[in-house]
Parts: sequence; C-alpha cells; structure tokens
Amino acid sequence: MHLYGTMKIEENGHLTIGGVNTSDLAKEYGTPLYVYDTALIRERARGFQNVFKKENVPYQVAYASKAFSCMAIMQLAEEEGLSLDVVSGGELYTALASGFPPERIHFHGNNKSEEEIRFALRSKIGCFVVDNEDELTLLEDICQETQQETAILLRVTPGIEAHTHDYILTGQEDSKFGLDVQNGQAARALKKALNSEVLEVLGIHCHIGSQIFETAGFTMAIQTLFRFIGEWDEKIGYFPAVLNLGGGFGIRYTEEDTPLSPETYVKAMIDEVKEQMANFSGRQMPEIWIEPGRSLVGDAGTTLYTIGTQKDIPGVRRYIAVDGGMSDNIRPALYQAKYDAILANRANEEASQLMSVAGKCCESGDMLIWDILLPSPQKGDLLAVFCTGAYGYSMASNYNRMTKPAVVFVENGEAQLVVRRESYEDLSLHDVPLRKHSMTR
Ligand SMILES: Cc1ncc(COP(=O)(O)O)c(C=O)c1O
Ligand SMILES: N[C@@H](CCCC[NH3+])C(=O)O
Repeated sequence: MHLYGTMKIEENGHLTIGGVNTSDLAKEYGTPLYVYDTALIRERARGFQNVFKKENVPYQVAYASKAFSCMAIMQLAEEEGLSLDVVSGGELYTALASGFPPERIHFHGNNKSEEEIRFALRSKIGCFVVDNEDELTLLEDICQETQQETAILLRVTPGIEAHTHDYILTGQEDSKFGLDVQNGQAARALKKALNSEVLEVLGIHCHIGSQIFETAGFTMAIQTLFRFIGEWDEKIGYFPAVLNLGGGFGIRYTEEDTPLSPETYVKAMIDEVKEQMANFSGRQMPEIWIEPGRSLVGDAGTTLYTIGTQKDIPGVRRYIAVDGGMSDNIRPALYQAKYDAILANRANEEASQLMSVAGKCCESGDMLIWDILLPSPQKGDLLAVFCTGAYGYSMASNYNRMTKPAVVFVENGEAQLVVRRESYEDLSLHDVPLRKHSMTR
C-alpha cells in the first residue's frame, strides 16, 4: 500500500491524514468528502522554491489554481509565498476575495472576455498571459481607452508533443492555446506588443501539457524557445526578462505512474536555460517562472466515500457503489484516469478481492476505479480514493443534481472546513420558476 504525505494507518486499521482520523472526518462532515493534507502542499511548494534558491535563479512559482480553486487554498498559496495563475473572472474574483496580492496574479485564458480584462486591469494584477493576436488587440484597445498600462507575457506554442493524454496536451502546433512560433505568429505579436505604449512585454510563456513524466519535453521546449529568442534578439533586439515555462509535472496516481520528483523537473529546466544562456553573453539570465497545479495539490487530496450497494455478476464483475462518482471526479470518465483506494476504516485487512468502484450517477461510464483489490467491503465502510486533489473538486458538476462535496484541510491533528457541502437548497438557488405553473395542452 502506498501512502501519501502524512497518511498513517492506526492499529485499529483506521486511516489518518494530518493526524486526523478519517472515520471521524466522515462522521463530522459527511461523505463524499475532499480531505487535503496541507503539510504536503506546503512541502511541495517549498520544494519547488528551494531549487530556485539553491540555483540562485530569480523565480516565481505560481500555483495554477484551476487544479483546485477556493479561497482557503489561495490563502495557503499566499502564505507559502507563491504567485497565482488564474484563467477566468471567477478564479480572479476568488483570489481577490481571499486577499491574494493582485500583483502576484497572472491571468491566463484563450478567450478572455472584455469584461474579464477590464476587471483584471481594475484589480491591477501582475500580468496578462496573452494567448492570441485578437486578445492582444483587445487588451491594447482597452488599455488605451482606460489609460492604463499593464505587463504581459506572450504565450507561445513551441510545437512540442509531450507524452501524455491527448486532451491534456497543449504545446503542439495544432492547439487552441498560444501563438505559434514556427509560423511567425508569435514574432508578429511580439513586434506589435513592443510597439505599444501601454503594454510592457515582460517575457514569454509556454506550457506543453500536463501529467508529464520526463524532462525531455521541457528541455526541448526551452531549446526551441531559445532558437526563436535568438532570432528576435538579433532582428529586433528583444530579449525576455521572464521565461514562464508552465506546469505539467506528473504525479503518482497508481503504481503504473513513474513521476520524477518535482524538484527534478525544475532543476532540468534551470540547467537547460543556463546552458542556452551561454550563447547570450551580453544578456541577463531571465527570471524563470513555473505554474504547477497538479504537482502542488494532486497527491495531497483524498476523497472519502461511503460504500452503499453491491452487485455481484458471477464470473464477470463485482460492483461496489459509493455515494459520489463522476459528479465529484470526472477524470476516470474523461481521461480513463486510474486511481488507487483503500478501505479507510479497515486498512489493516488483506486486500484480496477484485472489484470495481461505481459512482451513483446515471451513466454506465460513471466508474471511479475499474479494477481494485480490497478487503470484502460492507455497506457503510469508508473508501478513501487517493490523489484526487487536482482537477477533482475543480471539475465537479451537479450532474443528476448531485450536491458538491465539502472540503476540509487537515494539519497537525486539526481539521478545518474550507468549502461547505452544497445543500439541495443551493441547487435551486439560481432556478427561476416557470411564470405560470401550467402548460398549454
Ligand atoms: C497554462 C497552464 N499552466 C499551468 C497548468 C497546470 O498544469 P499542471 O496541473 O499539470 O501542473 C496548466 C494546465 O495544464 C496550464 O494550461
Ligand atoms: N483537467 C486535466 C488537466 C488539464 C490541465 C489544464 N490545462 C486533468 O485532470 O488532468
């Protein structure tokens, strides 16, 4: 059994996280419940930052809040000295409401609305990561109109195909994200931005994908970027002060995954940038920014479910159903993502029976785990699904009018509720009843 972070199994077979008994958590807050091991998040955040400090490279580590977004996680990010990547007005609003310093917020997105741009400008965020030429024009026009200046990074697609699921690839030429470097789009945008009186081009951004297990994709992307940076330096005298190399560092969901340590990815990036800088003797080493999401919060999150009905199809499969499913974790259905789990109240019993964990939504594809060995579960047992901290709660939906789970942070033997469970009343909050409660027949 692979335990993450501060997880421990007590003598009575109960799983504890952050020194808190998960059975107690389930009793107090109900299930499904998202539990975050905040000590592990802090450890990851410090781990990334320590590499930069050790290598003496100016940096920003921006938490990609799309991985899990709520006020408390943003406050934790702020406590740990991280910056923040937001991709929508909603994420930006949450960040500001949490008291996150606007100057450390970077605004992403391939279709920022005019309203979102104005909101971000008013809030005096650190920078916009400009995704395409249309956005560049819109941002410049709004800045001119409102007589404001802003810093930008240009997001470019280096044409790298990282080895990961197709849906989470982002650095290849045929991508909805970023300005293509190969076909001259990026150079055109750069020239336009450099001519602007209201935009300050801090540097270049690139993100090649997510759940990546090797450093080669990152180093290749850096090499490609530097080829173009060399051209831009020569032709227009532009050299970036910031290189944002994105996130995408893979984590271990099951024994099939073989990630490197978060620090290894960053060290490889720094080494490659330093090597490339040897060709630019007159130029200053750029600041390196990264944007980890999954690798900061992924393995720090666990979902607790209560086991309900079971269905045995002799010779075929044994289904055990839990009180959540694709409504709180869409990843198995969307990416065929695999997860590991244990019985959190009987973790010291032998896991010898093969079964499948089904959700309770009205979809055959609503399966959380297709094959897992567990001790024979009883109704009411507690199932802990590991590594659900990234893109679980943040991609949750109200399909079948399921209510979104509560979220608790645990650390040093204490639990804190940070997102309340949705109620049935919450679900109808935005409904507008039919004006006349009768239909023409
Ligand atoms: C631009 C950008 N930055 C950062 C991330 C975070 O990626 P990950 O959660 O894989 O670290 C993403 C998501 O893939 C992204 O699109
Ligand atoms: N949501 C995806 C990752 C997308 C990353 C954002 N660009 C996942 O669960 O793996």
